[in-house]
Amino acid sequence: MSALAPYAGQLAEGLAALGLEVAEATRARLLAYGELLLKWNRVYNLTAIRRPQEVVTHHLLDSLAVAPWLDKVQRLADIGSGGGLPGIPLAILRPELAVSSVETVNKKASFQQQAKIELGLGNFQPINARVENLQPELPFDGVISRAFSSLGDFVQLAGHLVAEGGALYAMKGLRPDEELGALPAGWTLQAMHALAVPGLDAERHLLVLVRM
Ligand SMILES: C[S@@+](CC[C@H](N)C(=O)[O-])C[C@H]1O[C@@H](n2cnc3c(N)ncnc32)[C@H](O)[C@@H]1O
Repeated sequence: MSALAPYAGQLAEGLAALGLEVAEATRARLLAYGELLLKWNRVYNLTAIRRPQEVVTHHLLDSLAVAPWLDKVQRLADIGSGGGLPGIPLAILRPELAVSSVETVNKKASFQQQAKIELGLGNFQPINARVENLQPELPFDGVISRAFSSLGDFVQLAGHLVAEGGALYAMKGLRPDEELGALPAGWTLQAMHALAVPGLDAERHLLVLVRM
């Protein structure tokens, strides 16, 4: 039996608690991605999380808790995505969402490419680059990151990727009040959403930053 199979029920309940209707085949793909993370973690050093149950709570559900706030986004870039978080779970959840995933460490980007192939993710594109050097042909209406940098650095390094009318989405733990006080000129906080991640006893916030 696979390592994550015992937690399939917890994933289904967690997704329902997030208000997400997710077909069984999609849940199976999410678990398959979690299995790949666990399997390749030792080789690629993708994440500090090694317990299967925490892959469900801290990675899958944590990544998908932001989905309701991204429902209007069509082209999403995930910056400093490591093993593909939150980009791969979001790409699995929403096949119509085009996700580009920017990661500077070659072996992590290679893992993401392998996951794309194994999971058949046609809407997911890993890019092995430093985000500040990336000049995409088309900008993104959503640019997201989790555990990447301070808000100020996120704006400085990735702000150029955001299309007119688009936004930066920063996934944070505690309210980053100090970082908000040091936002670079020209950017402002549009919204801050407190998130409750099922099975995760910790504060989570999604901050939406836009150009002034
Ligand atoms: C703490 S990890 C977070 C990974 C993932 N977002 C997660 O939540 O599990 C931060 C990642 O950002 C990547 N990174 C750091 N600076 C970067 C840059 N300038 N451009 C692209 N990726 C970068 C690192 O290689 C690392 O994989």
